[in-house]
Amino acid sequence: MKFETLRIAGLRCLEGVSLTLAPGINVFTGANGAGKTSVLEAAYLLSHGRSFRSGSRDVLLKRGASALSVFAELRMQDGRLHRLGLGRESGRWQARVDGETAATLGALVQSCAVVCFEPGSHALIAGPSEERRRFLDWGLFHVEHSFLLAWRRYQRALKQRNALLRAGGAPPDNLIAPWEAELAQSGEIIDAQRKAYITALSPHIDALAQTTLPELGALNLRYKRGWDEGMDLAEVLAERRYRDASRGHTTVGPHRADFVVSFEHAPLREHLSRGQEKLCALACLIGQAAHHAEARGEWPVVCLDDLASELDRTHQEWVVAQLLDRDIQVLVTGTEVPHALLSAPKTVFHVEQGNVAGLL
Ligand SMILES: Nc1ncnc2c1ncn2[C@@H]1O[C@H](COP(=O)(O)OP(=O)(O)OP(=O)(O)O)[C@@H](O)[C@H]1O
Repeated sequence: MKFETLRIAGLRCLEGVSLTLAPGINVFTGANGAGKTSVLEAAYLLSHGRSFRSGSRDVLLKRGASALSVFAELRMQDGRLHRLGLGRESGRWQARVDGETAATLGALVQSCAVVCFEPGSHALIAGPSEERRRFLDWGLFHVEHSFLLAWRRYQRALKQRNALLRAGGAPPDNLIAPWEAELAQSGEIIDAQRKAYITALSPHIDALAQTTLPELGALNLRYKRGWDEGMDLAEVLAERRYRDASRGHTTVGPHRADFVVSFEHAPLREHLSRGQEKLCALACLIGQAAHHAEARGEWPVVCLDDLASELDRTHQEWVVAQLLDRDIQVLVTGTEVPHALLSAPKTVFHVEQGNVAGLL
């Protein structure tokens, strides 16, 4: 899939930007604080419903502005053109897909796949488990459509069980048991789908890690499902009920899942340098994009924020080589065109104080 056009208004310093993007490599150059990353955030927002930088979606709203909007025309591999929009007006966020208001953000996010490597990406390896669950679930959401239903059922039941646990005293069996049954049923589906996803994803990540981090030896992705292996979630929930009541929340289940990336010669995450964490995160992100391409028949759009300051030249060249010969749209930012892209065919935009202009 490829963005043909992108229109952005009221997002950070971008007031009224209208871009026609090239199907291959698009480079956004400009001084610090010019608005380059904000262009990538706009594309990412359509695909994830949030920014890749921390904070709530609302921080994207330009200071003093009352509305924000991002519109895109996205060309799919089979020739279909999707018109996508997400905006905030009068304090409400609303998504549009092909001229219709979308009932949920899910409909928008499902139509658009963007993966982004950015200065905070090492958190995928070294950050909290929430980052890794989000990574897994976003990928699964795009390749396994029944996942969203199970995930929603699980979130609803979790909220209800937690409310009963917080109500004080022992939760009455007739009230909590039905929610535990729902949690167990939807949780087992989520777990099975995540397990299968990791199994399918691993070879893609491993192949990339072998070429970019060969010194670390074989990669191992170990999935931790959030409760004891070999036990039914229903049993564990019932057994933990009173302990969970004293804590006021549910302490087991897929909402506590995680995965651990380790290497033959670096069995602990703490053995990786910051640069190796970044490269490992990059292998995960490009691996996820490659798996998406295998499962869906088309590559997601790939964003590389501040490429030149994140990776040394050898690894910049490595990532460019991974992307160049494939039918992938890439959006890259940098204070100048990264060295690895100097001789590559590309379209360059200059960003200055929130304005974006194409360079000849
Ligand atoms: N909510 C906001 N409203 C208005 N301006 C904002 C808001 N949030 C951030 N900014 C400003 O928007 C500008 C764009 O930041 P952005 O991160 O996109 O720049 P950049 O070109 O990627 O910079 P760098 O090279 O330093 O990473 C910055 O000057 C920042 O101060």
